Amino acid sequence: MKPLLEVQNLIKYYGNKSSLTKAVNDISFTVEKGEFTAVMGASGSGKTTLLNCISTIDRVTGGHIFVNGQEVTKLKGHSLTKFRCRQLGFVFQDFQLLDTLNAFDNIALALQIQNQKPDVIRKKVMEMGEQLNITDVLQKYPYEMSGGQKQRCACARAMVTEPSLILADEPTGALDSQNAGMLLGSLQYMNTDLDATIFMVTHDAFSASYTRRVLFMKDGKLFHELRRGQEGRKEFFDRIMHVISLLGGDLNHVV
Ligand SMILES: Nc1ncnc2c1ncn2[C@@H]1O[C@H](COP(=O)(O)OP(=O)(O)OP(=O)(O)O)[C@@H](O)[C@H]1O
Repeated sequence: MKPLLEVQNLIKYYGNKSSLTKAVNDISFTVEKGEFTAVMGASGSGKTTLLNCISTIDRVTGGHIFVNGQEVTKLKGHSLTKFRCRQLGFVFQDFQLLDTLNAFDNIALALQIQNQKPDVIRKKVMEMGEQLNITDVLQKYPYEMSGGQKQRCACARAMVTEPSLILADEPTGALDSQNAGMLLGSLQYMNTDLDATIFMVTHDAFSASYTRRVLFMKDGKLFHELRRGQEGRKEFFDRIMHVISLLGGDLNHVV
């Protein structure tokens, strides 16, 4: 079976010959359907650049990215828009909910853009609201919701179109520890119960310990990988911390 995400010899440089930053420097890996993967690394190691290349926000300098067997680095115009709408879901650090829409309409928006019928939209939004425990706040506007409710609303929005791949960039960055725990629980639930494939950038070992696999980046390259296997979250957290300690001088930037 083909992997859901395949990154082959990915290169992304910024600048020009006189001032070149090798943000992503020849990275290859695959992600299978249903995996929950974190990318960790010190500040400036290239995590967000990698995510932005996969999400097609950034154009790559070299290499290939396949999602469901489709080469996404070559997409342009309508095909690119269609790929983003149909195949990707995003969870951002600052939620990026629209202030002028209530939670229901925020979640429904992507389905409306896909021209789905109103009764189908209603059913899907209600189901997603139930699954993420936000049924009570669906009529509320973002300014009326708590941070955790907003973040779960953002998760529902990312999931409602049933995308192939959910991309999350530091999703817990703006949350206190209780809400961060709730969000990570939601992501874990989306992965284990709804079979979502999630690819998350984080500098936080606690967040990474909720995933099943951690890729570690250093200076634009992948330098290590951990898989959780059968162990519990606490044991996985300890192993992640051990790898971070191997990063030595970078420790302070990573945790
Ligand atoms: N638009 C840009 N133009 C030039 N250089 C950039 C640009 N975006 C990122 N970089 C550089 O690329 C490198 C990787 O940056 P990136 O944002 O991917 O790192 P990161 O691991 O996500 O860091 P952080 O944890 O601080 O968000 C850094 O050296 C950064 O300065």
